[in-house]
Amino acid sequence: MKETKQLGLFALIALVVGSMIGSGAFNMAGDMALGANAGAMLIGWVITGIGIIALGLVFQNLSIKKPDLDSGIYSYAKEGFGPFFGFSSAWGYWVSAWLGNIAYATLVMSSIGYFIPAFEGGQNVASIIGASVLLWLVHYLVLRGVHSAAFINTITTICKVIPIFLFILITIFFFNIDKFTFDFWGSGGFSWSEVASQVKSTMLVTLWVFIGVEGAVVMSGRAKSKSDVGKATVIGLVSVLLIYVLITVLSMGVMTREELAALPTPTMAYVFEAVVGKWGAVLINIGLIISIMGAWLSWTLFAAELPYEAAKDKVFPKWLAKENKNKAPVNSLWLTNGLVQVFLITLLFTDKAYNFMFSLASSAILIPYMLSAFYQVKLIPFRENKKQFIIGIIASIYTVWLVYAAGLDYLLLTMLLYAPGIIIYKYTQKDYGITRKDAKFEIALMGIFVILAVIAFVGIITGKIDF
Ligand SMILES: NC(=[NH2+])NCCC[C@H](N)C(=O)O
Repeated sequence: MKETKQLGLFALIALVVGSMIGSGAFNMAGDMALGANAGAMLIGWVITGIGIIALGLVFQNLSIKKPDLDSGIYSYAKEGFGPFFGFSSAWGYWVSAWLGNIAYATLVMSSIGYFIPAFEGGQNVASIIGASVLLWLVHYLVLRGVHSAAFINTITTICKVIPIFLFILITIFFFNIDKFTFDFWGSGGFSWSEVASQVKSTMLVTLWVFIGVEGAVVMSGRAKSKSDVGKATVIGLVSVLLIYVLITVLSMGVMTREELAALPTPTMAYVFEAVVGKWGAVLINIGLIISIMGAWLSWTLFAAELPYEAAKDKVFPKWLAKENKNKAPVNSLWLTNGLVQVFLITLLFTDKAYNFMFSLASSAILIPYMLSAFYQVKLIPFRENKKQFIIGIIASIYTVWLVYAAGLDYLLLTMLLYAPGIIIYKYTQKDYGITRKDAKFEIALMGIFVILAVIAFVGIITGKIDF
């Protein structure tokens, strides 16, 4: 899927912006309002802004420094920390990619539910059937060899950006500062512990909306001029950040936190409806449906591509390297979408399915992100390049903080997703006749994965972890 066309600065920025905005932007205000008042939300954005820009620069720097490691970000973990980390990073990225698609499924059905009441809420039997139809439609397209063509990206980028811009431009005039500052730190006033826990609650939301940054900056390598690469990354990330901050701040100036948190999904549609009337919700829902279908297609491609590339790289079992006559990674695609289909059923049992699924997708991607940041620190000593070293450190701190902020439940659930990977890891080694013995620390790490997964399992059964 490598394209060679050279791009100018504006096209690059559009590419960076387009590859991050998917579903998150449309429901973010409600998702943040679930746990945070305006003050904590702003602090959350400052932390995210610094962390994500650092992380984006890490990905960019690594893609320039290590152009041969182009099979996905797991290759940084593999190169830097050995095969088990490499495998786990690939596994986690893949799991995150398809879990995210389940989040897409429920949100898109909820949006369609605005027009067709049978799907209302996106979490009933009708929605699961509807989502399954969409799933296998995307599957079919990819099997036929469709891949994210430039023109699909252009159309979806335009269709998602226009409603968002209109929302911002119009809602500004209805922004009520008193509403925004009402209970700014929470109903009990300011307290460190309260604000800290509110800030933490926003971290998986703000991470989710930036997922895709790893691919976006790599694509900016297609710049016409070298100096545009860095510029496009920073301008693209700052523009997306600005758009996100505006969406959430403006929403909190139109409705109180309680009102926002209680809105159906997608929040933005209902906020805009409150501002301009019915057409607002219609516009936003249509924008969302197009945006998500585009993102769903792209992430299906990523999710299927990764095991396929990893198999060619001897990181995943051979079976996954199979292509069909259209050069689509068939086995990998069937496996991935098969799992999505199975997990779609959980939408019936979870309370806030969209929120739960994207939070899980965000925490699953933390390991590949974290290992990439660590790799940069390992690769570039302070005396060699102060700037890149410091960027690596900031990105590392951000990802470690995210694990902490996500909280114990998500750590445990994530381990429940990672632990089964160990079996595949072992199987892969046999598959290729790799005789290397795992190092002591790798075995210890596997032990920790398994123990935490067991705790998670018990937690779910006994209802201590609920979702
Ligand atoms: N299917 C996925 N894993 N998607 C991850 C990308 C999420 C993207 N930033 C969004 O807001 O929608």
